[in-house]
This record gives sequence, C-alpha cells and structure tokens, in this order.
Amino acid sequence: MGPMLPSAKPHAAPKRRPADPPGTAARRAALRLLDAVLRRGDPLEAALPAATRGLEGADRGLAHAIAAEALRRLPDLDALIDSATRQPLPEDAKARTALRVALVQTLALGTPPHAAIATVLPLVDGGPRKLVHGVFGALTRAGAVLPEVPSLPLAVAERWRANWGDAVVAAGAAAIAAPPPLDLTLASPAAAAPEGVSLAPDHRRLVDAAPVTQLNGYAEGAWWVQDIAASLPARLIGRGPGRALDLCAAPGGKTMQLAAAGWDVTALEIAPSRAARLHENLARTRLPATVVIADALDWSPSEPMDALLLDAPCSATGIFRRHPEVLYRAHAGLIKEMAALQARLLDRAAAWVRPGGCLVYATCSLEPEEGEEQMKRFLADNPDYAVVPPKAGELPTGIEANSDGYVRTLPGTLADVGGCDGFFIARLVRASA
Ligand SMILES: C[S@@+](CC[C@H](N)C(=O)[O-])C[C@H]1O[C@@H](n2cnc3c(N)ncnc32)[C@H](O)[C@@H]1O
Repeated sequence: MGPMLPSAKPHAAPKRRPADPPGTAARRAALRLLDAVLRRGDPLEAALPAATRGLEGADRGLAHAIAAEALRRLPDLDALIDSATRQPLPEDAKARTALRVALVQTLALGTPPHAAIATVLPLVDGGPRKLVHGVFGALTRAGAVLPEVPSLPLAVAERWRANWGDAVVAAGAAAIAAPPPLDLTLASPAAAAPEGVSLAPDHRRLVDAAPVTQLNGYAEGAWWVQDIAASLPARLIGRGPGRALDLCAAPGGKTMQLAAAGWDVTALEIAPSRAARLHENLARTRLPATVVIADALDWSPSEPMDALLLDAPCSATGIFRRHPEVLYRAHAGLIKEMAALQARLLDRAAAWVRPGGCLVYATCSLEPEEGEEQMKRFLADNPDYAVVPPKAGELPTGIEANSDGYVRTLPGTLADVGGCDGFFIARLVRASA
C-alpha cells in the first residue's frame, strides 16, 4: 500500500454577502448626494449625474427625492438622531448620513420602517451597522415624528432673525414645508399656456402642475419657468427698443424676457455649460439674443448700453424653497466672497451704461450684504447713478418698493398666494451728460 496522503481538507466555502435588497442602489445614491452637498458643498442638481450614475429613471428620482427631503428636514432629523445617541455623532459620520436617509423616508416620505432600514443597512456594511440599526429602531419604536413646520438651520435662523425679525424666520420655516408653486413667464400675452392664476402681465402660477414638458405651450416655446420674483428685474427695465446687456445671463430667464420685450440683447455668461442651456432655451422659445461666453471681469462691450441687467452670482439663499442645500452652503465666508465679486461686477457694469440709461441690479439672496449694503456702497462711489423706484402698476399686488426705492422680497412675501423667491432688486438711472 502506498503512503497515505493526508486527505485534502475541503475548502471552506467563501462567505457570500447576501444580495442587497431591491431599492438599495437608490438609497446609496441618496447618501452620495447628501455627502456631495454637505461635505463638498456641491449644489444638489450639480451632484446628481455623478451620484446617480447607472441608476434607472425611477431610482434616480427616488434618490433625488430622499436627498432633497432630508435637506429640507436636516435640523429636525439631526435633533432626533442626537436624542438617541449617548454622544453626538460627528456631522459627517456615515452613520449620521445613513440614519438621515432611513429616518426621512419613514418620517416624511411614507416608507414603511422595515423597508427604510433594510435598504440603508447595506450602506454601512463593515461599519456602524449595529449603531444605525439600534438608533433607527429606538426612534421608530418610540413613535418619533418630525415637527409639522421644519426648523431652519440654527445659523440661518439667527442671521435672518437679526436682519429681518422673527416673522421672516417663521415664514421661512413654513415655506420649506410645502412644495412651491410653479410660475411661468409667457413670451407674449397671446402665448399658449396652461390655466392658472396670473399675478402680473404675462405670468401664470400653477399649483400641483404636471411635468413641465407635458404642459400646454412647452413644445411651442410659448413660456419658460421663472419664479414671479425672478421676473421682476427684467420687468423693471421695461420695453425696448434699444441695446440691452444681460451681464450674467444663463440659463436665460431674464434674457428671454428682454428679447420678448423688444430689446436687442447681448447675453454674457462665463460658464460654457450654462451658456449651452441658454442657447437651448433661446432655441425653444425662438427668441433672439447674441450669446457671448466670457468673463464680465475682463470683457467690455464695443458700445454703451441703453439698459443693463446685472443678475449677479450670489449666495442664492433666496431660492431655498426649491434648493434647500443653499442654507448649508451659504456661510459667512461665501456671502463675503460673493459680495466682493458683485461689487467688482457692478463697478465695471456702471461704466457701460450710456448717460440717461438704466441699470438694474438683482440678487436672489436674503443677505443684506448682497443687496441693500451693496447698493449703499455703490451709490456712494458712483454719484452719477440714482435710484428710480418702481411706479404704480410696475409690481404685482402684494409687492411694494421699500422706503429706499428698492424691491426686497422675503419669506412671507405673497404668502397668501403661495409665496415667492427672496430677491433684492434696485433700478438705477445714470445721469444724463
Ligand atoms: C444668478 S445666475 C443668472 C441667472 C440668469 N440671469 C437667469 O435669469 O436665468 C448668475 C450667472 O452668472 C454667471 N457668472 C458668474 N460670474 C460671472 C462672470 N464673471 N462673468 C459672466 N458671468 C458670470 C454664472 O455662471 C451664472 O450663470
């Protein structure tokens, strides 16, 4: 008999990770979106393509909905999470983000708890799975609920309280709770458009609207989506003819208004990808404008302008209802940086308006540094400019110029008809030579 060979031990079967429950990929994408917005400071829309790569349309929509709702509810979700952990989890801990994703589904989006947690636990595999499971279970068993009116992030609430008072803070919180209405600007009074409330000439407001591309008049380019407050700067420029410069133009809502009002428009935009959207919008609406891709800080027009619109880049805190992430991105440093850029843009633009011509300055910001204080400095440095307050009939009912002649919309403005974005708008005229 030959030597006995040691019997080969059967190989231990490799441990198989159980397949992720259906729907996990959408939750993973929601986690990536929150991470991109809160840790990297990306806008939610800009983070979407990378965070949802490879997902089907429905899953992409779900990931977006979860992340957007989590951002609207962040301070309240975090307060619940902190109430159930012995020590606060770090802001950027994966466990905290995973819990935000699980809790917002159950407490705000109607996902049953077992489905919410089963699709989130794989996101923390090999990590704080037990902790996430435990905190989620403790909160749902205890019947945790989110407040009816969401809380604003503390820093924002404090800043707005100091600048605008308690009522504006309360209106801001209430405005986050409900989806805002959809406003359309019509290319002409005769344009085909869906039925809705009209708050101004060539305006329609729709509540619970169908997807935009399915609405009457979309294919014909008869209108474009534009919040009523965002339509006011171009309305204050009035009708052409004449040469108008839209200095920070994309995606082009105000360029299209100026073109529809008969101006010969030059639309300047620094970002080629955003200029592409401006081109698309002009093509759909068949409105004419000369698009220039350039930095307004080193470009100059060849002749003086009759009208100039500077809808300046800003912290964008006025559009928090549709883009709640702005509330987390707009810290004091960013506001200061934006105000400095606006001052440079304004000072250049001021030299390009002909004597007697009009300059409208606007920002979708709720921060005085980007509005009232910017104008104070500008007018002190440019004595050839004066404020021209809106006349009767130039603004929708419910919006009035303030005592300085500026238009300032805030949370609470037009609240009885669904509210509007926060904007600062100043119309100036350059003294005749
Ligand atoms: C508030 S958005 C404009 C929105 C646009 N007016 C509308 O109604 O659709 C500001 C725009 O200014 C552009 N921008 C920022 N800095 C610029 C610069 N230095 N020169 C030209 N455009 C600039 C941004 O890329 C952005 O598209």
